[in-house]
Amino acid sequence: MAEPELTSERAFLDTARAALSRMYADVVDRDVQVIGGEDNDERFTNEANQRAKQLRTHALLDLPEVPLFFGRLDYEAGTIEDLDQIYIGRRHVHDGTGVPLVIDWRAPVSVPFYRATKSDRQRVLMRRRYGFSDAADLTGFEDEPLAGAVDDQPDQADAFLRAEIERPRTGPMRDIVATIQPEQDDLVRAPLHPSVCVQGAPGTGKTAVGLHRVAYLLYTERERLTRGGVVIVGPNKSFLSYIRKVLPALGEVDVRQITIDELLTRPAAASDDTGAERLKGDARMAGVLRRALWSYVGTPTDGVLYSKGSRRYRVHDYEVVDIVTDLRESTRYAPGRNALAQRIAHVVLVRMEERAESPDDRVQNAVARSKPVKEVLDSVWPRVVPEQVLHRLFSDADFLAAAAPELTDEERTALLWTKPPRSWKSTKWSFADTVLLDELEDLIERHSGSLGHLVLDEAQDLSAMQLRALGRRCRTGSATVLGDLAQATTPWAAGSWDLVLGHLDKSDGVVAELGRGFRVPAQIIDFAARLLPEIAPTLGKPSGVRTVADALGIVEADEATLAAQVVAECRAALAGEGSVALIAADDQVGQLRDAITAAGLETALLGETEDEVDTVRLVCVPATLAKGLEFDAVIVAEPARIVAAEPRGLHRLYVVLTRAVSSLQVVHAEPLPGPLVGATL
Ligand SMILES: Nc1ncnc2c1ncn2[C@@H]1O[C@H](COP(=O)(O)OP(=O)(O)OP(=O)(O)O)[C@@H](O)[C@H]1O
Repeated sequence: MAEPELTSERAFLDTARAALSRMYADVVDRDVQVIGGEDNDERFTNEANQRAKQLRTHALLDLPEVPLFFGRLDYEAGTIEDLDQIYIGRRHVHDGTGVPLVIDWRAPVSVPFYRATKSDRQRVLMRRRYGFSDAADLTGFEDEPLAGAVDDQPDQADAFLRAEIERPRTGPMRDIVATIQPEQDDLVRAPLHPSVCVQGAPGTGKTAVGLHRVAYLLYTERERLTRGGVVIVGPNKSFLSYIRKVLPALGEVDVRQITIDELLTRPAAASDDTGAERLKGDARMAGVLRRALWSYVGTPTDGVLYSKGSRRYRVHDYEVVDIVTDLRESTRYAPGRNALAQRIAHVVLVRMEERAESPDDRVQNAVARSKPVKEVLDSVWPRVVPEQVLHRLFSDADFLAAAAPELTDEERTALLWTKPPRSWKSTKWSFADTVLLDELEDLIERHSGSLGHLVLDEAQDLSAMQLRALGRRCRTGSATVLGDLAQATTPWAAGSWDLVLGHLDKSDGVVAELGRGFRVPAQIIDFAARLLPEIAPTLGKPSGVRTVADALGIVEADEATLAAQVVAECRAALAGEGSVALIAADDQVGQLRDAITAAGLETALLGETEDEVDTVRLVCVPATLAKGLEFDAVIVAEPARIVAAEPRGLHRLYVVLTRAVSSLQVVHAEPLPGPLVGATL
């Protein structure tokens, strides 16, 4: 690579940096227009302007460890006005006079960076990719000529991709914006509607695609999305902590990343056994709750007698019956109650008119709020809160039986509390209960507002009732659903993407599949895939894009030497570069952590504190927290124990075995689970 050219590229990087700081300073210095006045509208506008400025400043902050550009396209002359060459980066940088220095990767002119090939070069003459040090210093570049007789050149894109994947990991997940692959790019740039659902084997880039898709949609549909908001739902806090820096690195700082229980409004304070939890997540519960709620509406036996002065107006019992029959289940519960009051009042009004009176709307409202009408409402259509209904459902066997004819006797028994809490006010609800309460709340009063876009990661694990709760939070928005059916570890998992989309109320969603595994070396994928015929027989075997020498090792120990062997493997892994994880069954990981610490190695237990992954090279990971994470080197202890720990233990093992980027060592004293026996390394 020509030294003068590298020098001039570095100089250009400095110029772009200086321009970005100028853009930043301009926004900081610019006064936010303040509208006078103190009413709500004015206050809202002033706050919104202030917030917009804050977000813009935040987005323009030069992150020292994130290079400002990563590629360059040299176009045929005349392809783009005034520019034959564009630098592509994470955000747009201009020189202050309107001349772009760095073009946002999401802009249409950047697309050929990801899509142009030698046979379809899209007017691109040459693609340049830059290499950077960890401190974001430009260390080199590689050119990929697309024009002319270039067919015999080695595929530089693959070499670059491989180098990028194998760059040792320190801290949280990085963006992949420099090396998004064409099949991923299709999904990243798919339009906002319809919703997209991505099935993909471990390490095919689903999470990466979801995050880049959010950044892309915020670029193309910013106004629409910011109005409703964008939320990413992940499986747990450790996972969210792991992905938290990707979007800010792409300049997007206003996206909520939360777990589903944080999205629902009620906190959980109790737990269920697995049987009850599975049942409470079942789609049939939607019908049970609907019937339970509507059973509060009774059949009127009395009419209404409304008096005004000396006059009396009667609404007959059969008239009230007709109104209730008409309203029942044709509207939500609370508006139905209001409508009943109004319809009774309307009959009273008609009676008044029959007597040549001329009442107006105010009279109708007064009648609707009057005592006799209220008495009928309270007896026929009482006010209820979700907690009251659910408390009765789980403590009153007859009430449950009437509401749940589709459940078996055993299922109903599993739902009933053995010791019902005294009242709904003092009940401690489980997480699955809070999802049911959410459903009831929506049956009573429609959930208002809609997110602009919702991303569900590890969506294969969500129950039907959870999916319904999520779906009603983005009724008019769209969703990106990411997951792998083979990694479904919850007993209540829906089991098919069509069902998942149906429960979300996004049946028009398009299901796509990613098949190339980037994270995991081929030998490790092949090893883990031995589990697939048992855990997901309908899924094809994933392919690994890389092989890595000595990527997989199986170490036999005995009970007495297991911990020492694990320590030895951890020590060996630490001698290499990057992040290391020991993954073991939840009830064994603490004891192995103690052995590692006693041997003088620094480590942290994932889940114990928030930011362990950032600060310590060797992390001890309980098997149930491994989902979605990755490490350069992984040591898995005692697979049989991971399998035995839960009903879907083999699925869990599949997750655990597919976390390594470069090396996986399996240490065991108990026999390996059946499908893994006899694997050749
Ligand atoms: N195009 C790419 N360029 C560079 N790295 C990539 C690319 N695609 C994926 N990767 C890397 O592969 C790894 C796996 O990606 P990701 O976590 O998104 O996969 P996943 O499909 O969500 O996996 P899992 O099912 O295990 O959660 C990450 O390190 C990611 O950065």
